[in-house]
Amino acid sequence: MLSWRDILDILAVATLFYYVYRLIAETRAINLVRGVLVYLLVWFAASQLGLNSLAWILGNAATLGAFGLIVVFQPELRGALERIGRGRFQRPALAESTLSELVRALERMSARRHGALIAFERRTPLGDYASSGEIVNARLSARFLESIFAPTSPLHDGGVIVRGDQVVAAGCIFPLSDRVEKYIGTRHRAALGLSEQTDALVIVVSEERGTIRVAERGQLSPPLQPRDVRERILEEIRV
Ligand SMILES: Nc1ncnc2c1ncn2[C@@H]1O[C@H](COP(=O)(O)OP(=O)(O)OP(=O)(O)O)[C@@H](O)[C@H]1O
Repeated sequence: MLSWRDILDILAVATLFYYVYRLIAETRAINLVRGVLVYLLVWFAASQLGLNSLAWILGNAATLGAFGLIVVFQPELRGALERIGRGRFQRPALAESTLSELVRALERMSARRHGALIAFERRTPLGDYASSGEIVNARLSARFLESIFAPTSPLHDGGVIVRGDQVVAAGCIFPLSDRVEKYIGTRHRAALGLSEQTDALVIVVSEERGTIRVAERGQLSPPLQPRDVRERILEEIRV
């Protein structure tokens, strides 16, 4: 007979699996999970069929492999733990007027081909990344963003971090993604990297092409018009 404890236990385990699946579903680790499941299946089949040598090799390799995977997938594990710790706390909202200033800056920087990298903090605090640059804590305006990313500005290298209506820091170093698509350079890779490790929404203006793209949850959008970026921010960040 199933007692209420068994039912609670089953529900807890099912919920745990569901959340673990959701944590990894949007990362490259999902392919790994599929691989591990096939591995476990073969191992199980080998031991059931009495294929002792194969079962022995798979059993021992699994212990070594587990350590290897922790090392290789350290960024995903870190991202997952950060997502667990994020809680429900919402960051300050972005005012409509700030959004208009951002769109104006994007239009001008894209037309002039001034490279830019702008990260919007959401639930994952970006304080660690902010401290890799200069803390500025100034209200976001088109002219301010344009002057940061002007090629002669001492702060134009690196990314800017925005929290609510404030530019918190400039000249920040973001983690580089190790994705190796040919068309992406380091600025785009830094945008992707930050979006893989945190829930930040990151805008990149390409210096070479003047294109504007958005990186979010490890995905880089195709080139967008400034008004599309506006829509995207309206959808994704509370305004
Ligand atoms: N880790 C990093 N964090 C933040 N910014 C970075 C990082 N690495 C490089 N950058 C920025 O990217 C700039 C170099 O961009 P690069 O031309 O290599 O990339 P790209 O993706 O091809 O961009 P673009 O299309 O603008 O040329 C650097 O000058 C610097 O401002």
